[in-house]
Amino acid sequence: MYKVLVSDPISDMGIQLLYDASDVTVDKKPGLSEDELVDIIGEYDALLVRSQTRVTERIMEAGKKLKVVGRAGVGVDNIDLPAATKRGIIVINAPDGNTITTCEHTFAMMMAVARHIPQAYAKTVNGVWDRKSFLGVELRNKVLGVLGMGRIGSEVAARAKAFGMSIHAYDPFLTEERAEKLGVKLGTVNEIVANADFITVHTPLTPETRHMISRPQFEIMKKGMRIVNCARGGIIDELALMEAVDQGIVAGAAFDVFEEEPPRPDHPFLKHPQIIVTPHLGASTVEAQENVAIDVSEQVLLILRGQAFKNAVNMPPVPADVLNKLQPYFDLGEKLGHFLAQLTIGAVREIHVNYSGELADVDTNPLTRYVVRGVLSHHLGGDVVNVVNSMHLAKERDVQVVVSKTAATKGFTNLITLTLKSNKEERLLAGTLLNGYGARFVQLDQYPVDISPEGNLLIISHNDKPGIIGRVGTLLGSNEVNIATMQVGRKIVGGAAIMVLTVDKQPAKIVVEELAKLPEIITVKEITL
Ligand SMILES: NC(=O)C1=CN([C@@H]2O[C@H](COP(=O)(O)OP(=O)(O)OC[C@H]3O[C@@H](n4cnc5c(N)ncnc54)[C@H](O)[C@@H]3O)[C@@H](O)[C@H]2O)C=CC1
Ligand SMILES: O=C(O)C(=O)COP(=O)(O)O
Repeated sequence: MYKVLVSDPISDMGIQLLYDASDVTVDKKPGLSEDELVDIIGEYDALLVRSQTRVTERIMEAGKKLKVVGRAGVGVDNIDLPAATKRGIIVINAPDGNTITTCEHTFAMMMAVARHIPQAYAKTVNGVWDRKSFLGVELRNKVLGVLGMGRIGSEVAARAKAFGMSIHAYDPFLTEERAEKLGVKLGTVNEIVANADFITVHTPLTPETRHMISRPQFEIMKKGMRIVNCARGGIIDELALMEAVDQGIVAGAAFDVFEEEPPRPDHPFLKHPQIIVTPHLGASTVEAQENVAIDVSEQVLLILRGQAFKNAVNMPPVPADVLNKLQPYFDLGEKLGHFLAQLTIGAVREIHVNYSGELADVDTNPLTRYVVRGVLSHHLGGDVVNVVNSMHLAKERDVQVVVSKTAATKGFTNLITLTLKSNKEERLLAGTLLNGYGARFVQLDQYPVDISPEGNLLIISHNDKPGIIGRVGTLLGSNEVNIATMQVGRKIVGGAAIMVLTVDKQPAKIVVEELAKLPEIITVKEITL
């Protein structure tokens, strides 16, 4: 039974999937302190959060069973990603579910600041009928500067056009071509801030975006402009903004997010007549909360059950078309690694993976993570190594991972050839996906083989002499070990050879020792896949 802890307020409708799963129990405990979380996290397999819970290294260290942290929302700045990656904890988010909601909140803020709605409301409900103090401005014919043209920024730009605004935008990934397609004018940050009547930011908070709007930018702005931050506190320098408001450069500002959340009661924004604020409500709609909760719940279930999942935040993203091509190979890749690691004597120093045939043209990095996972999990344990931390763990242990590609295959449409170099020996195993027949290992060291990669296997290296096969069969049979399949590979008659047996159950240790003592047998190795 998997245990899931929900430590922030997350939509019940959205996590219904988890409540309904027969292999999952859910505990809802919002508002716990770090210490309280450290005390209880050890019993949980998954943690679901929004932006309040700070998922620190201490919490992850205490989360010995923790496999996944699910963020029901976009920003993961409250989660220590390097600490998660190091421990193989998968971090996932729900990047799409909040987009429209946050875009609409940005508009609500932009219009509220243009028309002084919160200030006018406050006076009206206090019995003051003041129609003189709140002269607003139209959005029509104004320049809107959008910094960050990702999911939310692009939706804001699309809606701003309907208001008759002209949009000037900057994003490091925005090309002239795409800008033209979106109907926005591409500019540098300084060009945009100098021309805009309204500015809205939609970037993540990174060292580069921190204070991207600060004193030098306010100094070149049009007098009387208005500015909105519904992204992350700190993208706009709060102190520099206060100065700019007081100097009359900024006529109004609308902030949903703050450098410190919640802001201290004496934060200057909270009392300023030209600044309007909301308490990080960008994502707070019924629809968005359901969407993001459904999205993370689905991913968490897949991860807990060991099934293929969409992108993790702490793993490079895999485009859907690449994922579709690679997914069928993940199991084969991992089994190649797991098989050869069991066979190889000594400490593995180098993992060499060659992809050929149709795999030569695909970005195989995600598949390499599975191969490396297969290799490392033999010594480190399947619970410790996963596709998020496999490359990290290899690097940490000075195991070199080398990938090569060749177009030609030895008659197969696809081939993965894994070579493990240890301090004692070098072993090779190649596998393919055969159309209609599934995965097969087709070469072991220098021998052609045809092995279905599953179950219990015995790998016997021996000298090719008459009578050996019979003796092996007799010894196993007399010990109640049934042979399902048998393969013998050799390069030359009478030379070194290999025997690969699939057996219905793993033979007892003593039987394996007896096998190794038979004449002409060199080594016997048991492998389980
Ligand atoms: N107020 C709230 O409740 C919510 C806030 N957010 C925040 O909104 C922000 C945007 O979210 P999405 O659009 O979903 O993210 P996104 O990842 O789709 O877009 C972010 C964009 O910022 C761009 N960017 C990065 N560095 C930049 C720079 N130096 N200058 C200009 N652009 C830069 C990226 O290239 C990317 O296109 C995030 O910070 C997210 O955490 C998201 C949802 C709700
Ligand atoms: O999704 C995001 O990045 C947000 O900022 C929303 O945060 P929340 O889930 O409302 O705490």
